[in-house]
Amino acid sequence: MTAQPPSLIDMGWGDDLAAHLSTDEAARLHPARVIGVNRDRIDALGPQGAVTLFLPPDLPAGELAVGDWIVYAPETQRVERVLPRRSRIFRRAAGDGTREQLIVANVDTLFIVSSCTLEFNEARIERYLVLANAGGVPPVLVLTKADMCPDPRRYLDRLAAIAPGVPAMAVNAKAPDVAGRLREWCGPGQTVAFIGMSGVGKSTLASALTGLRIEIGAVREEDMRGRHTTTARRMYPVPGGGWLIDTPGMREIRLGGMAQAIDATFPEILQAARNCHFSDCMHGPEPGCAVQEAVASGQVDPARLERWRKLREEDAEVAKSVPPRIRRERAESTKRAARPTPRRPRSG
Ligand SMILES: Nc1nc2c(ncn2[C@@H]2O[C@H](COP(=O)(O)OP(=O)(O)OP(=O)(O)O)[C@@H](O)[C@H]2O)c(=O)[nH]1
Ligand SMILES: [Zn+2]
Repeated sequence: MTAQPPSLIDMGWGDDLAAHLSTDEAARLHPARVIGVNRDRIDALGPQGAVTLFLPPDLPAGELAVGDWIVYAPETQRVERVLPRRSRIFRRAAGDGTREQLIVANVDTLFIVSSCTLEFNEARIERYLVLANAGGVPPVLVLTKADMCPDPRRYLDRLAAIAPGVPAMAVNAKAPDVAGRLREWCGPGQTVAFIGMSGVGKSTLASALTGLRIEIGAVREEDMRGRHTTTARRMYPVPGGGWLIDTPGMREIRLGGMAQAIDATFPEILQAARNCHFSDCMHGPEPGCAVQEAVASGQVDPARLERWRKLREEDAEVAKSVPPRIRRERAESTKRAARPTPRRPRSG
């Protein structure tokens, strides 16, 4: 960790967070950011330095994520509450599809990593884009192993076809300039995270960015019964400003209750669907389907439509049982995701 405790601004604090505190809370409590979550306590960092804090009985550790902002009472070293999240990455819990499993909180940029190799897969990248949209985190697409591919431009074109307007770059993750290219999104107070398949180069990128040896997704812990669980996520400082949050290795990403985020990931389908005869058209054999017309006239890629439908069907299985309150919250964060963020044009 940094020798000098970081300021609140260094950690990403802003007026939006300060506005959540009552006068009493502002006078009595210290804000800090969660940098590690354990079973019954958390590690947090703020202007008071690194602290280990206890959780109140009504706040289980599972409701917190690395990146969260909390306020704590200095005399008891106990968390009083979690401040509302600006953004988050979550998925459906395995086994209980209605439960939301929080992965990281308050992330400003999600680097979606894939490679210029056979691993490259549009459907998978779209799934990650849905997670970013659902949680209100602007994505950046990073293609690694450009050095192993005769024509990385081809892959960038495929990305542009599925995610126009999303910043994308092809890199050699082992090249000395790679940190400089990512650092643009890691200004002071900015938080980034990586997501992608095993072996695509997330750890290589994270290590380059932080100057530390980081194995993204690889941290495994033994719990009290001797079982291995992937729990330990950490937040690491990026030299020159910014923070990186380690994400767990995610073999399976279950969607659910993310219909709006899925639609936002397929804007051309959403656009064409405005003219469908039925408002709940699934763009199959229904009469008066404007999306099918758009496919026929070459404006919508039939493969994209097929992948959209698969995601919506998978999502609907779970969405049926999601309580209305959670559905409303999710719709809110999707709206936030749609807010334009200043980005520079894509580069190769
Ligand atoms: N040539 C080349 N090799 C790369 C590149 N990115 C990653 N690698 C290599 O690919 C292998 C996997 O990279 P990692 O950084 O461990 O990938 P990861 O995504 O963290 O994968 P897990 O640790 O399995 O989750 C390593 O041997 C890297 O050196 C790249 O851009 N070019
Ligand atoms: Zn339709």
